[in-house]
Amino acid sequence: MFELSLMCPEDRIEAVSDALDALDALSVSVEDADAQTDAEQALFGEPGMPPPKDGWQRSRVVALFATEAAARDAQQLLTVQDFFAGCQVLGLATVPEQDWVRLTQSQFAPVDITPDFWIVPTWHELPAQALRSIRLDPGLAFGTGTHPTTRMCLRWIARHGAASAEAGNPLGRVLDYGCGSGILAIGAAKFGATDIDAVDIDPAAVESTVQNAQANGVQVQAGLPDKALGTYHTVLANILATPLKVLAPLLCAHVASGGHLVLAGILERQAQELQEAYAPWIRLEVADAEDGWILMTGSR
Ligand SMILES: C[S@@+](CC[C@H](N)C(=O)[O-])C[C@H]1O[C@@H](n2cnc3c(N)ncnc32)[C@H](O)[C@@H]1O
Repeated sequence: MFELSLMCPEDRIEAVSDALDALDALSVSVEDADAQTDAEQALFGEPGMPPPKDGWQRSRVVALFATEAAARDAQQLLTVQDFFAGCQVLGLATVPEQDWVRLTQSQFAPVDITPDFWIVPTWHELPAQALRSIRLDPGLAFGTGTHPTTRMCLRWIARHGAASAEAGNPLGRVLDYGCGSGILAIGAAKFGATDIDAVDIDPAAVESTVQNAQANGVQVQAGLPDKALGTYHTVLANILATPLKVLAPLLCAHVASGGHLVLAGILERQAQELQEAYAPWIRLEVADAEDGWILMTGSR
């Protein structure tokens, strides 16, 4: 295969990408050309905040073609178009043949949450010490067990869940709010929970949760946020500080008397603003910390 690399200013990206599609590019990727430099600018704000910018000021556009002839034709046709003004051809190169599946898989290794609780991709053998595990492959939804926020929630589940099958169900009825891949809901099931609702505003996350729960042989009722009904002994929400503050009354209303609220997606410096937002209902404490992120928990 051959790749054609271009540099484009913000206002040309759409026209150039559409043209590359029309010229039979197999794929077109757009990356921030100023990433990791002093010129890098924030593109996305947190949910609920206005985005600081609509696009990068300069993008590197890479189009993949099946043959060298197709890549050269595309280059020639593009460079004479009006909309290409301000853009630049960076080069045309052969892409070495690779086993892409193997390459992708090699980037996801088993992750240990506790010494005997592991997240293991389906293509890996279970580590011998994994007495409990979640089988999960990277997909469209967030939550593979590698992010500190997910890991801290899973550690909390492991600490508070059933140590053995005989220990019953200390987590009680569970709500996973913002379930992504469903990893927390599945984790709760692995530690004895049997009545679990998992909700997300993203339908792709709901679908992913259904599939991942099935693959792990556990029961989880997944749906959009209106599927969360009544009170729960354990409410888990790994979202981000801004939406967590907006959701404070709703999440607290779902926590049963004597139940637990477990919040993640919060940076260390955001602890106090979260405490203030939840103070009318629940007193939050910092329960765990990893890589600048904190876990905040409270009881009713
Ligand atoms: C950081 S991911 C967490 C995924 C998973 N629970 C984990 O711990 O790895 C946050 C998820 O929350 C969802 N989300 C964001 N805002 C939400 C809201 N207001 N209501 C419900 N879900 C929301 C996103 O779609 C995303 O799937």
